[in-house]
Amino acid sequence: MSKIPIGRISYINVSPVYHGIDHGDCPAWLSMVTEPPATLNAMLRDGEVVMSPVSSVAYARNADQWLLLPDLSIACDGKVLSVLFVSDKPMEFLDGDRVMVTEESATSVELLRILLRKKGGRPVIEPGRVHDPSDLPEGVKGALVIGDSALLADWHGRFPYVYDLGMEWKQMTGLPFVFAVWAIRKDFCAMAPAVVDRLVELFHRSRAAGLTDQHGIVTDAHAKTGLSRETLTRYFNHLVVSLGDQEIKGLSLYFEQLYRYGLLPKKVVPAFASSFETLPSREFSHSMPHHRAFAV
Ligand SMILES: C=C(O[C@@H]1C=C(C(=O)O)C=C[C@H]1O)C(=O)O
Repeated sequence: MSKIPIGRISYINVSPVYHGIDHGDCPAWLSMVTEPPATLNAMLRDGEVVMSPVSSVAYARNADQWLLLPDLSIACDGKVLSVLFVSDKPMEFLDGDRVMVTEESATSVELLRILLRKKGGRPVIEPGRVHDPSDLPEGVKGALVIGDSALLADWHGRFPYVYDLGMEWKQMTGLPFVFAVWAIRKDFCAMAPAVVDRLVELFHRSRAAGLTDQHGIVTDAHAKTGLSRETLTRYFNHLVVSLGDQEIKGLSLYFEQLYRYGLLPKKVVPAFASSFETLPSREFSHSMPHHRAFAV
């Protein structure tokens, strides 16, 4: 039997969700494709993977073809630490200035556009490689950086204005912000409904393993990035890896705002591939101390 290709974001932010999978609980019938979010967005659209964490705006753009996996996300309720807009001037004073946004993102770029509309900034936005301040061409006045690169490089040292987009959203709306969701292709759900439930169970089990092994998650992330255990613990303390009522509210408001600003052609209501309530893995949510990656 050929293996079922599924995605994994190449940043440490997903490691709490993949912890069980990384540590032995990976069925032989799966093959894992590890890429930055924008690549996975395109691969899920093109059917090169059948299920993947994707940018939440990519889900909105493909909601006709995709469904969400229940209770999984990469989100925050305030600071996220790994999605930063850095700038030489306050955002509202950018006018015709060149700003480079990482080509690895989709959600955060659109969130930045919403924030700029609200605050009145009008930079010229260009996609490009944004891993380190030295990537930015001469004359670029600001940048959007996500994932491990946001945590690793000294953005605060190079730019006087550093906006944490999770915090900006929280201040604007009072709600969590959902950067990534786990989505599955509808055609795959129709073809193999039993596999969908097994995937949901696997991911809930894998995350439950992560939530009870903070030490292991920090150790793995330290080995990958070299960041200190203290920095990593703080990072995972801020990260939300579930998709509860508040996150769904935040996600729905983001979709509404995108529609209102003409950044999304249609209104989108999140729709799920299977019902969380009916799954045997349901009980783990009661034993989960908090919805953040680490209990704070
Ligand atoms: C919190 C993060 O959220 C990410 C941001 C994404 C986007 O902007 O499209 C997609 C997936 C997430 O990896 C991060 O990158 O650290």
